Amino acid sequence: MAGQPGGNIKIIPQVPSGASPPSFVNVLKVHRELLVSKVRNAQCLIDNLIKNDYFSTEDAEIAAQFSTQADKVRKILDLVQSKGEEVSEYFIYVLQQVADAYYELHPWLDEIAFHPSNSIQNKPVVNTDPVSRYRQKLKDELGRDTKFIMSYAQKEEMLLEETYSANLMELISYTNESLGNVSCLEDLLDDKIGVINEAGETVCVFGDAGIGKSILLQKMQNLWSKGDYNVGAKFFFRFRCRMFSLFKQNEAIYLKDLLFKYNCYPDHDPEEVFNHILQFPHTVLFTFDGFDEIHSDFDLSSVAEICSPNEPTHPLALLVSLLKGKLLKGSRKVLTARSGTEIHQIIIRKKVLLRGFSSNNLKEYTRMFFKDEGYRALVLDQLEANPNLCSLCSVPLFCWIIFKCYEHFHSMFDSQDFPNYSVTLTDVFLLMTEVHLNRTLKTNLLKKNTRSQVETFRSQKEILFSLSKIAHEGMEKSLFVFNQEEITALNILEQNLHLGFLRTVNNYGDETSYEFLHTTLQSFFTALFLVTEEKLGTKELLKFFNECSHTESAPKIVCFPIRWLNSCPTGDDPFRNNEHFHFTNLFLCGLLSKARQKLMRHLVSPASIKRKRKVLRAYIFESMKCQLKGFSRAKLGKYKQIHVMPNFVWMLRCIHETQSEKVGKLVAKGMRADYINLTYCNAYSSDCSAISFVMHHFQKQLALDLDNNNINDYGVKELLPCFSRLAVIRLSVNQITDHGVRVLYDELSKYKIVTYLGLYNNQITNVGAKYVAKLIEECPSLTHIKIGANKITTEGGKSLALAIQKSKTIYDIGMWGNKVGDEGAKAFADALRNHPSLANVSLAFNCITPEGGKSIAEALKHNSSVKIFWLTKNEIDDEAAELFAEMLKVNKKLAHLWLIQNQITAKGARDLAEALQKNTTIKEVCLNGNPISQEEAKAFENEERIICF
Ligand SMILES: Nc1ncnc2c1ncn2[C@@H]1O[C@H](COP(=O)(O)OP(=O)(O)OP(=O)(O)O)[C@@H](O)[C@H]1O
Repeated sequence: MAGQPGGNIKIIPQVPSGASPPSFVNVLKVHRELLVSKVRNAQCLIDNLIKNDYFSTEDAEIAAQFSTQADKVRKILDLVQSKGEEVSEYFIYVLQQVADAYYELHPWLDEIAFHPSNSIQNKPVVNTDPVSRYRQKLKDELGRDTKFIMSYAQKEEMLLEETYSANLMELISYTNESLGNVSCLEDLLDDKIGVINEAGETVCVFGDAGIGKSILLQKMQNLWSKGDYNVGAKFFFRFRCRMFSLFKQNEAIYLKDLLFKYNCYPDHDPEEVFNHILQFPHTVLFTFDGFDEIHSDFDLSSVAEICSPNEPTHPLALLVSLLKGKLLKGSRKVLTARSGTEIHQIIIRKKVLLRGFSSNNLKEYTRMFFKDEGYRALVLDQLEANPNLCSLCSVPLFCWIIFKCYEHFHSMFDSQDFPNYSVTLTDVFLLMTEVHLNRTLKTNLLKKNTRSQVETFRSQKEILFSLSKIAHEGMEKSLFVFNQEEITALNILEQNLHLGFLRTVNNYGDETSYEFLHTTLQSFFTALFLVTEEKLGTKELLKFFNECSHTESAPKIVCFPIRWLNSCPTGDDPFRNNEHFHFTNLFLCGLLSKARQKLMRHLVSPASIKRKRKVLRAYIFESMKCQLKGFSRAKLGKYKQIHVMPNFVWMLRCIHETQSEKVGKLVAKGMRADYINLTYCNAYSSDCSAISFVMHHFQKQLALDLDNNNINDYGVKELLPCFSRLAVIRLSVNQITDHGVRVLYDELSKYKIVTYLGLYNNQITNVGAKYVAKLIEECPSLTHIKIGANKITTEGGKSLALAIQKSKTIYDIGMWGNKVGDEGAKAFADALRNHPSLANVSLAFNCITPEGGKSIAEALKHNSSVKIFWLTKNEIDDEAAELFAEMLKVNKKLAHLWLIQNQITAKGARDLAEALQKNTTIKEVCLNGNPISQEEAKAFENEERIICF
């Protein structure tokens, strides 16, 4: 049995030092039968014995004359033993050195603890075993061929080792229920995990286009070539399934030729190698990539089920026989196919679903792709900022395309040659389309593809047209799955269904249905249809804008001059998700942008593009005007506020996609407001680029309210073009960290016009608090700061308090929900004393005990600026309340004192109530939520300004 060669052998006792050396003649004698059964190649032994003059030609002839391998070995053993110790030692040495040929004897050599003497070690050993030489050749070839990933349609190469990242793999049942995850590549072939059919021999890996099926096989091959794929495979044959379709109907080949001619040819004794493979099929591993790519008229049922390796037959029949285990039974097979490909259940041993990159895999891939740490962090930020791109990144192919775009973008940006250049979503999708189109080209393996994007699109425009037609048809009916009937009605060619843009869906009865790989891809192709359909009218071009304007929760705007655009489609569902329409519009703007004209001209006439661009621009202006009229407006101090709705963000995204400064400028002007309220608009960081694209056109000071969105530090950076105008910047309830605050400090301190900074409920620590403190010191205009509900403790609190102490202008500081504690409270107390401007202070919910409370009360005695003080949700007790009472007797400014949810009892309340008799300015002292009963509260009923309930 392989793996147990030393089964019943007696262990040779180790020779104690000083004792006589072991007898190798004896070793050979004792283990004679084991050696006879395990030595599979006698010739290599004979070759080496002759080479070292241990055997004469005559000896060799005597040994070689026996017909069976076992008898040859017996004779060699007889001869070797008869020649004494040195020859016997050398014999064992050859078994050890030609490890590949005698691999079944490794455990035995370990057991006898064989250590050759120095003199034997100096003797030469050559490997003349054809099987092990073939194995080495297979390894060398696989190693060489799998070193690089050929990407971007053969345009460039990347080292596999520096690119491959793990991919999510899930074991599934016949009916696609999860059976757990695959944690490493060895698990794929581990019989202990996920076997759903013991009789089946093939591990089937399914996944969508670009999910990484081929790369997964490449990784397995590469690991094996380096001896790092430990599944007991001695031979590894890899095939691309598409090659099997290339043979003519009447062609027939031998299994031996399939293995050798179409994979790797043995340099020595092919017969012996092939016989070895036939004899030990379980040592053979096959990978067959892309079962879905087999397109053939070949009728498999017409072929007799062949089981003999010595009969020539059609290669497809060979493939099927191998997969079924009719040929080389017991060999291991891994087959990949696009999701939805039908594979006969009887051949399946395991089903594995490739799911693409998890967020951790994506991080790993990012690490591989972007070696520079700063650069990498930036990309991860950008992805986080843009959920649409991030969701695409779970498909490794898309991820690679998006990263290529970033790379391109950064190289542009760094060079400063194109300061206005940015990558739009349309750019990414165009690149994605180009890659898919190129992947279908028949390219010479050694020739790199040098086609330009224009060339690729032009030469395959018919494919693009048919895909865009089906996408558009579906979009019009909000249909995302297409059945065979619809496909036939649109004359879509069979081959165009398999380019990777569409995938099969099987849950619609027996017939195969199709859907786009990602709904955004359908939106993209719909937009491509709108652009490339020569005679498309205005109504059709703008149809999906109209669809979107109906579901906005804002009051319906019925002011666009084109009547049909305002008509409500029948059955309008206010809860319908219309993202796919929004994306269609976005791509329409992108494809009709100036930058894309050069490419589009090859798909549609310039006159048609010109007309559509004009229509689109006119629509954007009109729609913008229309939307802006519908938004609520208010006067807010000196500002004219406009409160926009989430749809407006989509409009901004579309405008950004046009990359037209002219459009941006006109929209900015059309807003007729200088306080733009975008709260609760579900804006992501990537939208900050779109916001900036319009807002930087404002000439005067601007207030921007982005509270309650999904903006992180990257989004803050994207606002860079607007900072010179921003007087009010509200970013509360977002995901900003100290890095974002650093950007705010750097920018706002340059212009010194900021008056209001809202950062409530973000992720800011003491580090960020220090930047805000610096900002207070350097910008006298900054009067309002909201930085509550962050992660600021004593240290940050102290920095802020010190800056406030120095400021002569600060008016409002909100710190609710930090943890400055008593030390922080004391620092604030120092700042309060004789402060000239501070009017509103919140230190609510800040872990302040009576000690900190007392310092504040004491300081307020010497303050004549503060009007409202919040100390809600702290631990203020009666002792501190007594000091607040003392303070109230002398303070003449404070109007509202909030002591809600503290530890003040009736006693403290009484002290406060008494003090109010000497205070006419205070309007309320709020004590709700303190341990005061209704009964006790009656005692202060006459003092209305004490509020207990
Ligand atoms: N595990 C991975 N690590 C890094 N990059 C990957 C990985 N998997 C795939 N890629 C990237 O995605 C591209 C496409 O992968 P691959 O060709 O393996 O997809 P596929 O599933 O075989 O697609 P198709 O069904 O269209 O043949 C690769 O060229 C590579 O750039």
